[in-house]
Amino acid sequence: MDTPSLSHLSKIEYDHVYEPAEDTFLLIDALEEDLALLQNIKPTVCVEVGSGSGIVITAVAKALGRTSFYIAVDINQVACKVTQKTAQLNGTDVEVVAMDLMSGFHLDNKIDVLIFNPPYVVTPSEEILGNKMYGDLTRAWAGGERGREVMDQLFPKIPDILSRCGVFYLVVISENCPEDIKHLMNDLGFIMHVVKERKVRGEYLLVLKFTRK
Ligand SMILES: C[S@@+](CC[C@H](N)C(=O)[O-])C[C@H]1O[C@@H](n2cnc3c(N)ncnc32)[C@H](O)[C@@H]1O
Repeated sequence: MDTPSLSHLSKIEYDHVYEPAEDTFLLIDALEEDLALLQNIKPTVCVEVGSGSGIVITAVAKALGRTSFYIAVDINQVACKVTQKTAQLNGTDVEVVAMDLMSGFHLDNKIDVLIFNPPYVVTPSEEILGNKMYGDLTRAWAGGERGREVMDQLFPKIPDILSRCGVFYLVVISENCPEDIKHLMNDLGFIMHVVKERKVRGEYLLVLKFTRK
């Protein structure tokens, strides 16, 4: 999977948007490893929640081509603009929506590929809404208690938005308690697979994949 170019980003945009890091690249590696599976699904709708710079959804759109409809969602308005630019300048079509998780969508069982690299860092709960020093950028990493407060809001919605053969990719760290997520998602009707894991500078990152039982 080609990593899209971000050379168009200005310093100001970089200051307001999550700069791709090890978690981003591990997620792209995981999606690349699963490319044959994704092609096999023949996805009609692919959605990335929390697209940031747009590098992930653009890489997916480049790899899977124009047979699918691509949607990126982010709560940060600058991230939405940057995602749009990244997609366009890399020759892909991505519909970008500024919104809180999947709150404004009525995509009942329509999403074939759902991707989320969430804010997963353990922080005080109030930081999940941003802080004075970094503003909206805080929302890129602040995950509140156990780093789970944002992703936990999405989990109960997965059964209603993912299609029958749909797959959900999620980045987590060990502090997010992946075994607990496994049980929670199992109760919602999903099996968890670990696609990639890597220790990076004191963080243990995992890319999880969920499919229906
Ligand atoms: C860790 S960054 C990931 C960015 C990009 N996907 C990547 O892998 O480089 C998390 C992203 O989620 C966005 N985000 C945080 N809370 C959100 C929410 N409630 N709804 C939508 N996006 C959210 C942040 O603005 C940020 O862009």
